[in-house]
Amino acid sequence: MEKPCILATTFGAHGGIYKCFAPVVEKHFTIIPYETFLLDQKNLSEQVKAVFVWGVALKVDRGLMQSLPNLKVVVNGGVGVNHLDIPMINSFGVKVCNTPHVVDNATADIGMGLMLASARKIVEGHHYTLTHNNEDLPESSMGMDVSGATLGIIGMGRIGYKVARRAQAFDMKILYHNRNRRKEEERAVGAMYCANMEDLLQQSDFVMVVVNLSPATQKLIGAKELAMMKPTSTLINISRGLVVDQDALVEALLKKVIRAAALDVTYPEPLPIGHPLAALPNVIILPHIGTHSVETTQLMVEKMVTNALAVLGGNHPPDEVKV
Ligand SMILES: O=C(O)C(=O)CO
Repeated sequence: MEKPCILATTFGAHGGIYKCFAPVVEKHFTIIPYETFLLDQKNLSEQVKAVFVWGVALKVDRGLMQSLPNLKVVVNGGVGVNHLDIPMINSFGVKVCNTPHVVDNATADIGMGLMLASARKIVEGHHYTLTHNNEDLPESSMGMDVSGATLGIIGMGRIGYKVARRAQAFDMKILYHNRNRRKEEERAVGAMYCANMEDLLQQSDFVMVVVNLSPATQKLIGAKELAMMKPTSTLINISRGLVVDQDALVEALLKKVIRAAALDVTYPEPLPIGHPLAALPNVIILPHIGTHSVETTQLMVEKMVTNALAVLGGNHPPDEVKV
């Protein structure tokens, strides 16, 4: 039987991923890369049954939806679907799926990695080793302890909880803020609920942002919130760039309102070379690599395939996203 066609971006903004994971997809589908589609849209559009989205290179807008008459499902690689207009896609009778659960550990690991790297000045240490000329380590290379410090987690969903479990092993005092109190998780990791985010911001040595991006969380952390944090504290963002007001963050870091920031996410991504954030000595910036490991990417691609196959087979997909 002929395999159904999917339209796909090059997987990840990080080249190479596409090639190594294509066989997982090609067991079941014929891949039409987006670049190929653009060259021969007229002949290819009727063949597309599913769209695989990875990053933002392939924009699923109304125009694309109108050009794919046989499309049944859009599957997002990753859990955050803020870049997809789900009601618009659904209005074409097309389902939207994502890849929850399998991203949780890798994303929590990046959060911990950023916290440790910022606290213990790991990036500076590496740079010193490569360039030292036998000079002494500067006093500014001294870090601060993570063990025993207070971590405030904003957003106690699946990833926030995984962060909390890791922080527990570091003997951290854990505070969290979430729309709803999560008593079971709280007990499991010995965390304290802050109904008021202000309390968390005022008490934490490290504030880690793990919320979904939505109209309610856009610029959740702005100048006012940064001013509530301790001058010795560090902001870590592993959610979406837009959850933090980046201009306010630059200002706060310049004026030492907070000690440092460590970001897996920014806007735009990747951050343009020479952006004011990148010029600051007290920032670590990654190019949104929360899920960017071989094992996790493999699991995500498998989940994308499972969801697409379910929809095309007329079954309920395990990870449909509904609004
Ligand atoms: O799964 C996602 O959406 C992520 O961005 C993880 O970093």
